[in-house]
Amino acid sequence: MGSIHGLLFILSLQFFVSNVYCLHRSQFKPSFLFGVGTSSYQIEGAYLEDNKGLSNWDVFAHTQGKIKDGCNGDIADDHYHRYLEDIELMTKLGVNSYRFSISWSRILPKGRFGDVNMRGISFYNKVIDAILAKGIEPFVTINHFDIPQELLDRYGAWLSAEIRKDFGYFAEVCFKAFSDRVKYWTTFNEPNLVTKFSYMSGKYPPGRCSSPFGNCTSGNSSLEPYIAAHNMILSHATAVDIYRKHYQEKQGGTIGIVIAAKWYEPLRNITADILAAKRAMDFDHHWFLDPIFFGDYPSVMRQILGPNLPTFTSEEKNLLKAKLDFIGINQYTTTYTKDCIHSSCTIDNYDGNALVFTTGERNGNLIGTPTGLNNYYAVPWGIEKVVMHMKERYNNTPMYIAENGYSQASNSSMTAADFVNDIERTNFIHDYLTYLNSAIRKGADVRGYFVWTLIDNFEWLFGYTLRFGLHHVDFKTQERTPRMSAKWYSNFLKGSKIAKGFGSEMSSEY
Ligand SMILES: O=C(/C=C/c1ccc(O)cc1)O[C@@H]1O[C@H](CO)[C@@H](O)[C@H](O)[C@H]1O
Repeated sequence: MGSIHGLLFILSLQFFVSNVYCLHRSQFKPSFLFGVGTSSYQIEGAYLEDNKGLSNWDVFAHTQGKIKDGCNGDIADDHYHRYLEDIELMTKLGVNSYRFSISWSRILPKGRFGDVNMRGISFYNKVIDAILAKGIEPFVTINHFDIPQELLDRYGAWLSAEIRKDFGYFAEVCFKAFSDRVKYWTTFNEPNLVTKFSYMSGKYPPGRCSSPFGNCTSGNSSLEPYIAAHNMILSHATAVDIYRKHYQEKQGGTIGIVIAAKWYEPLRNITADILAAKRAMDFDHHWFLDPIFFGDYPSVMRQILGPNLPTFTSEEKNLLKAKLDFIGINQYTTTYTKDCIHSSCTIDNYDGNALVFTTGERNGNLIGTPTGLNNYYAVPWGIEKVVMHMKERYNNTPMYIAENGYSQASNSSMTAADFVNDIERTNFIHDYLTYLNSAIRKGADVRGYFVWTLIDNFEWLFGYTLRFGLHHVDFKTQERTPRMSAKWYSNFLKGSKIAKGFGSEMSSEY
């Protein structure tokens, strides 16, 4: 008996050690997608080449004072010319999937008011064919923030119902050209974030907002984000409807949407804050996902926003029903949430309409380690909370972590060694993957994970001052150098046993 107990003890200890302490590729299914992500405006450059039209970000980044370092994406990583080199980096990493987005104004320089640009189509054909030849599955975002400037000038872009036709048309052009080879589609990247940054705080183009949310010349922060979102939700449904009717059955692909999914933790263990955290989720993630799953916005949004929240007609509700195959989740951070109905708060220009205040601090302690991005703390357990929450609320619909990553602030005094010895990023990815795996063991149907990002790139408002890459980029020479985190990820993907952080069993590839 004693020896059996001893054996069981050793077996369970082994289980404990290999499953809890030691993250390993084999803890995820072989079919699990492990990839890296990028987006068109952030890496491509070639902003006027081969008939590309101007995008809203081209125009915005050229406006003085908008981008922290005064830079823009005219050249960025010059990926348009260096895509083969970048695909080589992916091959070295050993990823089986690559998430990238299609530049709308490269394919349709004037939206549906002009011709399809065959040179644009040809660029993405080359990328898709090159990755497939390396055994890497394309995971394609139809729209990642950048839209043809033409649509903004003509009718105010997302504020007009007109855009649903334009988005449906663009999506169909993409399906026609690429969906014979692309099996993973997402309509939008972070529509819940981009609508707030564009129409609530006014920090992204077209820079519309009202006081006290921000200081813009025009806009209405309590109304316009909800109109823009309404048009995005119906644009999403239009695109999925087209895909389902004309492409999906023949080609067997899948389609979803990617939501920015911060985890909201109650600040205090009191009912008001627990409700506040729920309300924050309603006003952020459920705002987009509830209509797509259930046909309408969360009721608390209607209670608080009243007539500022648009309504769906019964026809639209029908169009919306069950209009996705998977949920894409971008998970970076977790925040404490404080109620502002019963307590007085300063206005928060991201979550404020939910009558909540968010903070990274509780009783003088930070929720996690700070990162290069203000208010973005490393909170690995948050990814498990988000995934388990989505599993419960949306009937365990398949999920992909479409982005997760760590930013370093860069300045001119940094040495080459500072840039590549990214132990913090390495540990960040390790720790988030560990908690993601825990959610999967609890039954969450997560099917993929993409590190943001392959290479340092144009980080929106921060220009080139924030670095998220597994590879360092010297923007003067365009030289790419793998960081410690790239080596770690590659070893992990190749199945080496690695303990926390930077292990000793590096592959000789690097
Ligand atoms: O764009 C954002 C987040 C922006 C933000 C947050 C907090 C601030 O204070 C300011 C901007 O989401 C994603 O996170 C990444 C890394 O940021 C971006 O590079 C991706 O393009 C995008 O999908």
